[in-house]
Amino acid sequence: MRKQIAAANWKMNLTYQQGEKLLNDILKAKISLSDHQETIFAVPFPYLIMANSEVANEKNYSVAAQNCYNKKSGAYTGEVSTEMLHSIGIRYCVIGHSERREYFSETNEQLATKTDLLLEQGIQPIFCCGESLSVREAGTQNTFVETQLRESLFHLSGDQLKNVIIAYEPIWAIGTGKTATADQAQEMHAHIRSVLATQFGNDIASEISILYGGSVKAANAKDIFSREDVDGGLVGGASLVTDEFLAIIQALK
Ligand SMILES: O=C(CO)COP(=O)(O)O
Repeated sequence: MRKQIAAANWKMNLTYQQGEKLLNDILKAKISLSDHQETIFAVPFPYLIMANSEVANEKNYSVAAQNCYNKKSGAYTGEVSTEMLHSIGIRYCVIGHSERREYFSETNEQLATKTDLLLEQGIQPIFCCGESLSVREAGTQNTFVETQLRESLFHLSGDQLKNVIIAYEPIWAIGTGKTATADQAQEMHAHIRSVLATQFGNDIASEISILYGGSVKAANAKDIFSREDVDGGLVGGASLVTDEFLAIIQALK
């Protein structure tokens, strides 16, 4: 069975002390995860080492970076390489979040490079995709998301793709309180899986975890996660609130 994942994306929120407390409070609840379940905390760069040591003894609790740079090393002041992340024991990295695509002009091509550099270091990319409201209103969301996948991931081998996690995050549902319905999420997730199947084959496509992101909260997580092709969530706002995120972890299949 493919992994079911509750991933917290703290974004640029919380001080170090607040982050440490939130992690402690969540881990204190001792929600045990089965072999096919995982909880991942995507925390700001300066908190990675602390967060990684907090989860070190917790089975299936892990830490992710929220970004990495698309060059191996060199004179890129302020950037963080995949090798640096590997050297501090990080196993996951979010890439291509719509906020980075929008505010930092990240392209599908750059994300293809980031994917390669992460996989080279044995770090699993959590690859974000998703359409804007205008694309959804035009009814072209399926081809839009397909292009994102094609341009960033289709150069991989099937064995490489198996190490990629996909997060579908419709931009119109992020931080807006406007969640995609469980039907809308399932419909797009099934589409993503069928796009992956045409390129990589059914066996590989069925092993890929596809997370839903966009106003996931305690109240809607169970319904969304229950759908066949939805393998958990990438959670922003609600991941900053202990009880909300605990309920989201417990909503995993
Ligand atoms: O962008 C998101 C997670 O990466 C979703 O954010 P919200 O859960 O705050 O809508």
